[in-house]
Amino acid sequence: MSGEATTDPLEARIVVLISGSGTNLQALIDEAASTAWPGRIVAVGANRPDAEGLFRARQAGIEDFVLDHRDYQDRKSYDADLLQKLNRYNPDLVILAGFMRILTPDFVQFFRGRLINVHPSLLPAYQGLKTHQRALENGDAIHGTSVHFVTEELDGGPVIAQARVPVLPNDTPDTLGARVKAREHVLLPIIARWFCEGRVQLSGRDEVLFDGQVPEQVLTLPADSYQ
Ligand SMILES: Nc1nc2c(c(=O)[nH]1)N[C@@H](CN(C=O)c1ccc(C(=O)N[C@@H](CCC(=O)O)C(=O)O)cc1)CN2
Ligand SMILES: NCC(=O)N[C@@H]1O[C@H](COP(=O)([O-])[O-])[C@@H](O)[C@H]1O
Repeated sequence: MSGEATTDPLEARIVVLISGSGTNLQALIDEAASTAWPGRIVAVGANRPDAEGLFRARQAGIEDFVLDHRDYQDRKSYDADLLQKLNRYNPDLVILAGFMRILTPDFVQFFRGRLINVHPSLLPAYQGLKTHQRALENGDAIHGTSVHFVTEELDGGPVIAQARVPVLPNDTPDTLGARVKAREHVLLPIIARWFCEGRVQLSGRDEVLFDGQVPEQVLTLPADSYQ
Protein backbone atom coordinates (compact mmCIF):
# COMPACT_ATOMS: atom_id res chain seq x y z
CA MET A 1 0.00 0.00 0.00
CA SER A 2 1.43 3.39 -0.79
CA GLY A 3 0.13 6.84 -1.37
CA GLU A 4 1.12 9.01 -4.30
CA ALA A 5 1.19 12.76 -3.97
CA THR A 6 1.14 14.99 -7.00
CA THR A 7 4.24 17.13 -6.59
CA ASP A 8 3.49 20.56 -7.93
CA PRO A 9 6.95 21.92 -8.79
CA LEU A 10 5.63 25.34 -7.88
CA GLU A 11 4.54 24.45 -4.38
CA ALA A 12 5.27 21.12 -2.78
CA ARG A 13 3.12 20.42 0.29
CA ILE A 14 5.23 19.74 3.36
CA VAL A 15 4.16 18.34 6.73
CA VAL A 16 6.67 18.47 9.60
CA LEU A 17 6.46 16.08 12.54
CA ILE A 18 8.04 17.01 15.86
CA SER A 19 8.24 15.88 19.48
CA GLY A 20 10.11 18.70 21.19
CA SER A 21 11.68 22.15 20.90
CA GLY A 22 11.24 22.43 17.14
CA THR A 23 14.37 24.45 16.31
CA ASN A 24 14.71 22.49 13.06
CA LEU A 25 11.06 23.27 12.35
CA GLN A 26 11.85 26.93 12.99
CA ALA A 27 14.75 26.77 10.53
CA LEU A 28 12.38 25.37 7.90
CA ILE A 29 9.75 28.03 8.66
CA ASP A 30 12.33 30.82 8.45
CA GLU A 31 13.83 29.50 5.21
CA ALA A 32 10.40 29.06 3.64
CA ALA A 33 9.51 32.64 4.60
CA SER A 34 12.78 34.21 3.53
CA THR A 35 13.25 32.93 -0.01
CA ALA A 36 11.07 31.94 -2.96
CA TRP A 37 10.74 28.43 -1.61
CA PRO A 38 9.32 25.77 -3.94
CA GLY A 39 7.28 24.34 -1.07
CA ARG A 40 4.91 25.26 1.73
CA ILE A 41 4.63 23.81 5.24
CA VAL A 42 0.91 23.02 5.31
CA ALA A 43 0.84 21.42 8.78
CA VAL A 44 2.91 20.56 11.82
CA GLY A 45 2.13 17.46 13.87
CA ALA A 46 3.39 16.35 17.28
CA ASN A 47 3.06 13.20 19.37
CA ARG A 48 3.23 15.25 22.54
CA PRO A 49 0.82 18.11 23.48
CA ASP A 50 3.66 19.87 25.30
CA ALA A 51 6.01 19.98 22.31
CA GLU A 52 7.37 23.54 22.29
CA GLY A 53 7.57 23.44 18.52
CA LEU A 54 3.77 23.65 18.36
CA PHE A 55 4.04 27.27 19.47
CA ARG A 56 6.46 27.92 16.61
CA ALA A 57 3.89 26.60 14.14
CA ARG A 58 1.10 28.71 15.66
CA GLN A 59 3.34 31.77 15.67
CA ALA A 60 3.90 31.20 11.95
CA GLY A 61 0.20 30.69 11.27
CA ILE A 62 0.69 27.04 10.32
CA GLU A 63 -2.03 24.52 11.13
CA ASP A 64 -0.95 22.08 13.83
CA PHE A 65 -2.25 18.85 15.31
CA VAL A 66 -1.38 16.62 18.23
CA LEU A 67 -1.74 12.86 18.11
CA ASP A 68 -0.57 11.70 21.52
CA HIS A 69 0.96 8.23 21.32
CA ARG A 70 0.08 7.70 24.98
CA ASP A 71 -3.59 7.53 23.95
CA TYR A 72 -2.95 4.36 21.97
CA GLN A 73 -2.57 0.75 23.01
CA ASP A 74 0.04 -0.06 20.40
CA ARG A 75 2.30 1.37 17.72
CA LYS A 76 0.27 -0.05 14.84
CA SER A 77 -2.95 1.69 15.80
CA TYR A 78 -1.12 4.94 16.46
CA ASP A 79 0.60 4.86 13.11
CA ALA A 80 -2.66 4.01 11.32
CA ASP A 81 -4.29 7.15 12.72
CA LEU A 82 -1.18 9.24 12.06
CA LEU A 83 -1.17 8.02 8.46
CA GLN A 84 -4.81 8.98 7.97
CA LYS A 85 -4.24 12.36 9.56
CA LEU A 86 -1.22 13.09 7.39
CA ASN A 87 -2.89 11.84 4.23
CA ARG A 88 -5.60 14.49 4.57
CA TYR A 89 -2.91 17.07 3.84
CA ASN A 90 -1.83 15.21 0.70
CA PRO A 91 1.85 15.82 1.52
CA ASP A 92 4.56 15.70 -1.11
CA LEU A 93 7.12 15.57 1.72
CA VAL A 94 6.93 14.54 5.38
CA ILE A 95 9.89 15.73 7.46
CA LEU A 96 10.68 14.09 10.80
CA ALA A 97 12.35 16.95 12.69
CA GLY A 98 13.01 15.50 16.10
CA PHE A 99 9.98 13.17 15.89
CA MET A 100 10.77 10.62 18.55
CA ARG A 101 8.61 7.65 17.57
CA ILE A 102 9.77 4.59 15.70
CA LEU A 103 7.40 4.16 12.74
CA THR A 104 5.89 0.88 11.59
CA PRO A 105 6.66 -0.73 8.22
CA ASP A 106 3.14 0.01 6.88
CA PHE A 107 3.51 3.70 7.66
CA VAL A 108 7.01 3.92 6.19
CA GLN A 109 5.95 2.05 3.06
CA PHE A 110 2.96 4.34 2.49
CA PHE A 111 5.17 7.44 2.53
CA ARG A 112 8.21 5.77 0.98
CA GLY A 113 10.31 8.22 -0.98
CA ARG A 114 8.65 11.31 0.54
CA LEU A 115 9.57 10.71 4.20
CA ILE A 116 12.89 12.10 5.47
CA ASN A 117 14.50 12.37 8.89
CA VAL A 118 17.25 14.46 10.41
CA HIS A 119 19.45 12.35 12.67
CA PRO A 120 22.14 13.76 15.01
CA SER A 121 25.10 11.65 13.92
CA LEU A 122 27.19 10.81 10.87
CA LEU A 123 25.23 7.70 9.87
CA PRO A 124 25.77 4.82 9.79
CA ALA A 125 27.49 5.67 13.06
CA TYR A 126 25.28 5.93 16.13
CA GLN A 127 21.82 4.93 14.98
CA GLY A 128 19.22 5.37 17.72
CA LEU A 129 19.43 7.65 20.71
CA LYS A 130 22.06 9.45 22.84
CA THR A 131 24.31 9.99 19.82
CA HIS A 132 26.37 12.87 21.23
CA GLN A 133 27.12 11.03 24.46
CA ARG A 134 28.21 7.96 22.50
CA ALA A 135 30.47 9.98 20.20
CA LEU A 136 32.12 11.60 23.23
CA GLU A 137 32.53 8.25 25.01
CA ASN A 138 34.24 6.90 21.89
CA GLY A 139 36.60 9.88 21.71
CA ASP A 140 35.50 10.81 18.18
CA ALA A 141 37.21 13.88 16.71
CA ILE A 142 34.45 14.49 14.17
CA HIS A 143 30.69 14.20 14.67
CA GLY A 144 27.73 15.62 12.82
CA THR A 145 24.26 15.15 11.44
CA SER A 146 22.60 13.26 8.60
CA VAL A 147 19.42 13.73 6.59
CA HIS A 148 18.15 10.46 5.22
CA PHE A 149 15.15 8.81 3.64
CA VAL A 150 13.22 6.89 6.26
CA THR A 151 12.95 3.15 5.82
CA GLU A 152 11.80 0.37 8.12
CA GLU A 153 15.32 0.04 9.52
CA LEU A 154 15.72 2.59 12.29
CA ASP A 155 18.09 5.33 11.03
CA GLY A 156 19.26 2.90 8.36
CA GLY A 157 17.70 4.58 5.35
CA PRO A 158 19.75 5.98 2.43
CA VAL A 159 21.61 9.12 3.50
CA ILE A 160 20.93 12.19 1.36
CA ALA A 161 23.51 14.53 2.90
CA GLN A 162 25.57 15.11 6.02
CA ALA A 163 27.20 18.00 7.85
CA ARG A 164 30.25 17.56 10.06
CA VAL A 165 31.38 19.34 13.20
CA PRO A 166 34.62 19.06 15.17
CA VAL A 167 34.43 17.57 18.68
CA LEU A 168 36.22 19.94 21.06
CA PRO A 169 38.26 18.90 24.12
CA ASN A 170 35.80 20.11 26.76
CA ASP A 171 32.62 19.18 24.91
CA THR A 172 29.64 17.84 26.78
CA PRO A 173 26.64 16.20 25.10
CA ASP A 174 24.92 19.57 25.33
CA THR A 175 27.73 21.67 23.79
CA LEU A 176 28.32 19.12 21.07
CA GLY A 177 24.58 18.80 20.47
CA ALA A 178 24.26 22.56 20.09
CA ARG A 179 27.05 22.59 17.50
CA VAL A 180 25.36 19.75 15.62
CA LYS A 181 21.99 21.47 15.73
CA ALA A 182 23.49 24.63 14.25
CA ARG A 183 24.53 22.56 11.22
CA GLU A 184 21.11 20.86 11.05
CA HIS A 185 19.47 24.26 10.80
CA VAL A 186 21.48 24.87 7.63
CA LEU A 187 21.39 21.37 6.14
CA LEU A 188 17.74 20.40 6.57
CA PRO A 189 16.24 23.40 4.72
CA ILE A 190 18.69 22.82 1.86
CA ILE A 191 17.64 19.17 1.53
CA ALA A 192 13.95 20.09 1.81
CA ARG A 193 14.39 22.65 -0.98
CA TRP A 194 16.26 20.16 -3.18
CA PHE A 195 13.44 17.65 -2.62
CA CYS A 196 10.74 20.20 -3.51
CA GLU A 197 12.71 21.12 -6.63
CA GLY A 198 12.71 17.47 -7.65
CA ARG A 199 16.51 17.23 -7.38
CA VAL A 200 16.52 14.51 -4.72
CA GLN A 201 14.65 11.23 -5.13
CA LEU A 202 14.71 7.70 -3.75
CA SER A 203 15.21 5.12 -6.46
CA GLY A 204 13.34 1.82 -6.66
CA ARG A 205 16.52 0.21 -5.35
CA ASP A 206 16.61 2.42 -2.27
CA GLU A 207 19.43 4.57 -3.65
CA VAL A 208 19.52 8.33 -3.33
CA LEU A 209 19.33 10.07 -6.71
CA PHE A 210 20.68 13.62 -6.86
CA ASP A 211 19.84 15.34 -10.14
CA GLY A 212 18.97 11.87 -11.47
CA GLN A 213 22.34 10.32 -10.62
CA VAL A 214 23.59 8.23 -7.70
CA PRO A 215 26.27 10.46 -6.09
CA GLU A 216 29.75 8.93 -5.86
CA GLN A 217 29.79 9.77 -2.18
CA VAL A 218 27.45 11.19 0.43
CA LEU A 219 26.95 14.92 -0.08
CA THR A 220 28.62 16.82 2.76
CA LEU A 221 28.52 20.49 3.69
CA PRO A 222 31.98 22.02 3.03
CA ALA A 223 34.46 21.90 5.89
CA ASP A 224 34.69 25.72 5.98
CA SER A 225 31.06 25.89 7.04
CA TYR A 226 31.75 24.46 10.52
CA GLN A 227 30.41 26.50 13.47
N1 LIG B 1 10.95 3.13 10.94
C1 LIG B 1 11.63 4.25 11.28
N2 LIG B 1 11.10 5.10 12.17
C2 LIG B 1 11.79 6.22 12.52
C3 LIG B 1 13.06 6.48 11.97
C4 LIG B 1 13.58 5.57 11.01
O1 LIG B 1 14.68 5.78 10.44
N3 LIG B 1 12.84 4.47 10.68
N4 LIG B 1 13.79 7.60 12.41
C5 LIG B 1 13.37 8.08 13.72
C6 LIG B 1 14.08 9.27 14.27
N5 LIG B 1 15.04 8.78 15.28
C7 LIG B 1 16.35 9.11 15.10
O2 LIG B 1 16.72 9.86 14.18
C8 LIG B 1 14.60 8.04 16.42
C9 LIG B 1 13.42 8.40 17.06
C10 LIG B 1 12.98 7.67 18.17
C11 LIG B 1 13.71 6.59 18.63
C12 LIG B 1 13.18 5.80 19.79
O3 LIG B 1 13.88 4.96 20.35
N6 LIG B 1 11.93 6.09 20.16
C13 LIG B 1 11.24 5.38 21.28
C14 LIG B 1 10.67 6.41 22.24
C15 LIG B 1 11.76 7.37 22.71
C16 LIG B 1 11.14 8.58 23.39
O4 LIG B 1 9.91 8.75 23.38
O5 LIG B 1 11.96 9.40 23.91
C17 LIG B 1 10.09 4.56 20.72
O6 LIG B 1 9.56 4.91 19.63
O7 LIG B 1 9.71 3.61 21.42
C18 LIG B 1 14.89 6.22 18.01
C19 LIG B 1 15.35 6.95 16.91
C20 LIG B 1 11.89 8.35 13.70
N7 LIG B 1 11.24 7.10 13.40
N1 LIG C 1 16.68 10.28 16.83
C1 LIG C 1 15.98 11.49 16.48
C2 LIG C 1 16.72 12.66 17.03
O1 LIG C 1 17.37 12.59 18.06
N2 LIG C 1 16.59 13.78 16.31
C3 LIG C 1 17.24 14.99 16.76
O2 LIG C 1 16.35 15.67 17.64
C4 LIG C 1 16.71 17.05 17.61
C5 LIG C 1 15.42 17.84 17.52
O3 LIG C 1 15.72 19.17 17.83
P1 LIG C 1 14.60 20.30 17.55
O4 LIG C 1 13.31 19.78 18.13
O5 LIG C 1 15.13 21.51 18.25
O6 LIG C 1 14.53 20.46 16.06
C6 LIG C 1 17.61 17.26 16.38
O7 LIG C 1 18.95 17.49 16.77
C7 LIG C 1 17.49 15.95 15.63
O8 LIG C 1 18.69 15.61 14.93
